[in-house]
Formats: sequence, C-alpha cells, structure tokens
Amino acid sequence: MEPIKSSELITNEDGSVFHLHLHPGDLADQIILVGDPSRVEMIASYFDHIEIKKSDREFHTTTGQYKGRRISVISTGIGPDNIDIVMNELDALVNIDLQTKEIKPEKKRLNIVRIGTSGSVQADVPVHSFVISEMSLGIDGVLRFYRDNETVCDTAFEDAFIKECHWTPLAARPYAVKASPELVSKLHTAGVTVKGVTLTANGFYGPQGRVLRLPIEMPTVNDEIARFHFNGHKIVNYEMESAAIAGLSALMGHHATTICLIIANRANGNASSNYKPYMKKLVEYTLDSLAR
Ligand SMILES: O=P(O)(O)O[C@H]1O[C@H](CO)[C@@H](O)[C@H]1O
Ligand SMILES: O=c1cc[nH]c(=O)[nH]1
Repeated sequence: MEPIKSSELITNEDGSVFHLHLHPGDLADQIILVGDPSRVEMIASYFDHIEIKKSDREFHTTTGQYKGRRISVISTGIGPDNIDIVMNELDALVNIDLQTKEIKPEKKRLNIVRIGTSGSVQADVPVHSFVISEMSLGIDGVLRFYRDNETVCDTAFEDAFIKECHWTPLAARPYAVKASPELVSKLHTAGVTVKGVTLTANGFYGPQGRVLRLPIEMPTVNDEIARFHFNGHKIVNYEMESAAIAGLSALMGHHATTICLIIANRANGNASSNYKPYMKKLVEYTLDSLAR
C-alpha cells in the first residue's frame, strides 16, 4: 500500500500530528475528551502524577495517572468539525506510522469517553442530571463524508426520526450510532445516571431549536424530539460532539461513549446558574468508574 501523502497527514517539524501536537508515546489508551480547555486542567488536578502537558489552539492535552491508570485528557473545543480533526489525529497516532506514513498492520483500539455539558429535552431529566449516551444521533453530517458510514448506523431509527420529527430534507440526513456497550455499562449506575439517546448538533442556537432574533425552519421540532421513541430508545439531550465521536470510533474500531451534565432544561425553560461544582462531581464519578 502507498504511504499517505504529507498533504493528507500533516506533521509538525518535531514529527507530531498537526493540530494536537502529540507524539504516539504522549497518548494513553484511555482517553477523556472534553469541549472546554479549562476542563482539562480541572480533570488533571485529580491525577496522582502528570506526565505530559501540550497545547495548541483549543486542543489541550494532559496525560497522567489516576489511581494507577494512565489517562489522556484532551479538549476538542466546540463542535463536530473539531471532532473530525481530533478523531483522525488520535487514530493516526496509534494506527499510522508517523515517520513512514504507512498504516500499521495491527490496529490499536482506544477507549474514548467524552465528558460534556448538555441540554435536556425531557421535562423529567432536570438540570444537574448525569446522562450517558447509549446511542447518538448526529444532525451535523460529518460522518456522512466517510465511505460505509451506513454500516455503523441504525437506518430504521433514522427513518423513524425523520418521519416523526418532520425533519427538513434541506439538512443533512441524521445518523444514529450506538455507543460502546462496555463503556456504557462501566459508567452507568442506576439512580445516578440516566441512559438515552443524545442529539449532536452542529450549532448551539438554530440547530438546537433555540430562537433569539432569527426564526427557525422547524419551530416545533423540540416537542417532537421529546415525544419521539423507537425500539425502546428516547432522545434525552442535546450537545455538539457525541455522534461524531461515536460514528468515527465505530468506523475506526475504537470504543466510545459520552457522559454529560445537564446545564439547561429545554422543556422547562430553565438553566443552571452555576454548573461547575456539579461538573466536578461528574468528573469524580467518571474517573472512579473508569478506574474500577
Ligand atoms: O461542555 P462541552 O464539552 O464544551 O460541551 C457542550 O458545550 C458546548 C456548547 O456550549 C458544546 O461543545 C457542547 O457539546
Ligand atoms: O443546551 C445545551 C447546553 C450545553 N451544550 C449544548 O450543546 N446545548
């Protein structure tokens, strides 16, 4: 097989991957992704030992040990477009020889958990709940650029969603991808976490049905989303990265899920006035669940 061209897999002068500025040895097999770069510092403050800290733009990485387990925490910034960058560079770090630019014959599987903030669409999932994504529904279109994307998607779920939520054909076809069942069961505790479907949007306002000054194309969509159910699945929350992580992980052979703190309830119209202490609790819960 031909090596990958330098224009397709750009590396920096020091041989690190273009955006993350990481070398293969900098990365642990257990990865935590977060949107907000300041959350990397907060999570790393729980580590027993810090090995590596690197940052460029919104991509901040700290690798260290938590209760004897090596973990890399990486910020992605906001949105599924950044997930395209982060997932491709993480996969390149473990599955492509960065010097020869040849794909390695033996593939490594990473464990990826996103810890994020999120908005609930269900009246009975209040602010400060913890929600695990068993499945994610991407309305952003990123996964659709990759060949065989439909092999990791639940087409029947997508068809039912498009019909019952009167989804506009002008937007990309939503893609439904399952999370890693192993990671979901590792992170779930009855009475502590809620499991459900997470909607991943490519915007915070219009794409999540928020109206400020501009009217939106599908004004009743959030009520329809809240009522929608298929094969025992209900949509619980909105955020902006989970489906792209789940979809690219499924295509690349990695394990992934997302766990979110609800900071706004779209059904009730309320929002947290200070979510940071609850984010600390979610981080402690997630780190301990992963260390078990
Ligand atoms: O708190 P983070 O991880 O950034 O996640 C959520 O918050 C951002 C929007 O405010 C989006 O990235 C969304 O997914
Ligand atoms: O409503 C919300 C809250 C956090 N992040 C989102 O993307 N949406």
